[in-house]
Amino acid sequence: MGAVPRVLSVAGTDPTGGAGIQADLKSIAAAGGYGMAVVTALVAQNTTGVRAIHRPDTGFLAGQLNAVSDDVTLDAVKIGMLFDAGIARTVRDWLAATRPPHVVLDPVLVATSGDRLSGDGLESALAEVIPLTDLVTPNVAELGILLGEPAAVSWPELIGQATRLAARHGVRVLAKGGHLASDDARDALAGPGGEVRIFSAPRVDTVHTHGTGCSLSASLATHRARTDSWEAAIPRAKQWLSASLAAGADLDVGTGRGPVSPLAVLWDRGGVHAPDPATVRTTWWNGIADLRARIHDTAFVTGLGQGTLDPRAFAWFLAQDLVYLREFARVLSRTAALAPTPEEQVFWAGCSRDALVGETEVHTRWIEPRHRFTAAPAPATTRYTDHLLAVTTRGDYATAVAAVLPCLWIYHDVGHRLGLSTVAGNPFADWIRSYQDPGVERMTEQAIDIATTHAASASDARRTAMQAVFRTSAEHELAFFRAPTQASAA
Ligand SMILES: Nc1ncnc2c1ncn2[C@@H]1O[C@H](COP(=O)(O)OP(=O)(O)OP(=O)(O)O)[C@@H](O)[C@H]1O
Ligand SMILES: Cc1ncc(CO)c(N)n1
Repeated sequence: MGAVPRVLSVAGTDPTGGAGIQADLKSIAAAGGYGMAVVTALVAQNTTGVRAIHRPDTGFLAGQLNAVSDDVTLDAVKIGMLFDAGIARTVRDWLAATRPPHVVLDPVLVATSGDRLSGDGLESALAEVIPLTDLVTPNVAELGILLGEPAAVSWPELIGQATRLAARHGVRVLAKGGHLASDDARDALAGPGGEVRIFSAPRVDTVHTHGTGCSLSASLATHRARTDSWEAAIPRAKQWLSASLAAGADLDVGTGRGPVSPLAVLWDRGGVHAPDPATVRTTWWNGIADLRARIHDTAFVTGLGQGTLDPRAFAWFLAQDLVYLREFARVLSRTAALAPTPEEQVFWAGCSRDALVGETEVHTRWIEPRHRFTAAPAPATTRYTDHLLAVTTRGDYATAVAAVLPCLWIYHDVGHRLGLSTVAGNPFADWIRSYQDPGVERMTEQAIDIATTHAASASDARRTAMQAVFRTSAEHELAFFRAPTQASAA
């Protein structure tokens, strides 16, 4: 087998795309396989029920099956709706002649809506197909029908029935417990020798379960081709199914029991639904609008703009800022060390150098050399630098970049806004100008670009984590801007 398993679905259709071959092709793709499909019957159905079934003649069905197997080497086959004895026997004969490596049979008899999907003599004909398969996946009702017994109402009964069917035909039976009461989504795998294993996955509270059985069996066939046992394939398929069921809530397909969302797990990993960097930029910046407004309203920032700030508060701030910048430079060096490309590495290394050399030029005009870097850090300073150091210590570049961004971005924004309103003769003008410097602007833009580009290609979970860390740093910025007027007043 190559890297991509070639998986054939032999099943009926669902024109609304939630069950049958339409669901199978998506599920095979989601599991990393190349999907193919042979249609056994055309079903006029939707999320509310089955209206009509058209059964093509079995000669044509055999023609479809052979067209595939004469040309393509199959790695796994999933069999779904067989409708009646004629179709079931045609598929049986084809299985006997071609003997594909891994065959899953989902013995479809009724749809999720409760409508029958079987015609004449299917139950007995299925007994001739089952021995040619490796795994049969009946739900509670189907298992009872296949054995000619009442449907199980408890787990011990279901396991007993699965074990009997497995022994009767010499196959594995995965009895699906979706319709039995339990807190989890539990299925029982019974082997022909009497061995039983229970598989559990998170149960999703939803009515949108149209096609779960189809999706599970198609996923199982694909994972079986990619792993070396059913025991390895089942947990993968079930985890994926639970996530796809949960994501089904985002779909708005039909008025009845809606479909699962088979590709949602892939979309979440950063695919077609991922935002572009410009959207991330707006989202993150708007997400701290409240904090930015509070920063601009601090006594410190308004005092700077009006030139009325107590110079002692400003000197106190600069002393804390130097202490901060020294730690910030360390944090930027660590960020540089984590960078995936030489360009980004050199960028952060440059930022680190500037934090100590460039920015402190202004500070040195206000603070005597012997007092530079010697202030005892205030609580707000320590809390901010501890946060940044902790994030970079985790060794994750994306969150490190998100954490350092507010310092650059908010300072640049504060400088820019103050620059617009500063009156002539403002004693803090050189400080304000230093943050309007085109070099600072370029550096800020590049940092935003790096962070938002990484965020745009990250998974949803990572992007959310990046934004959370970005906001936490912005909260520390607010505390840092508040501290000088609080501390010097004390
Ligand atoms: N609410 C749920 N949350 C998570 N998994 C579920 C849920 N309901 C069913 N499952 C799982 O989905 C698979 C299909 O189970 P179910 O017993 O519903 O089969 P089915 O009746 O053949 O499905 P269909 O609804 O397509 O007819 C099983 O692995 C089952 O454990
Ligand atoms: C074609 C087809 N196969 C299986 C099911 C079971 O959900 C369905 N509704 N339609």
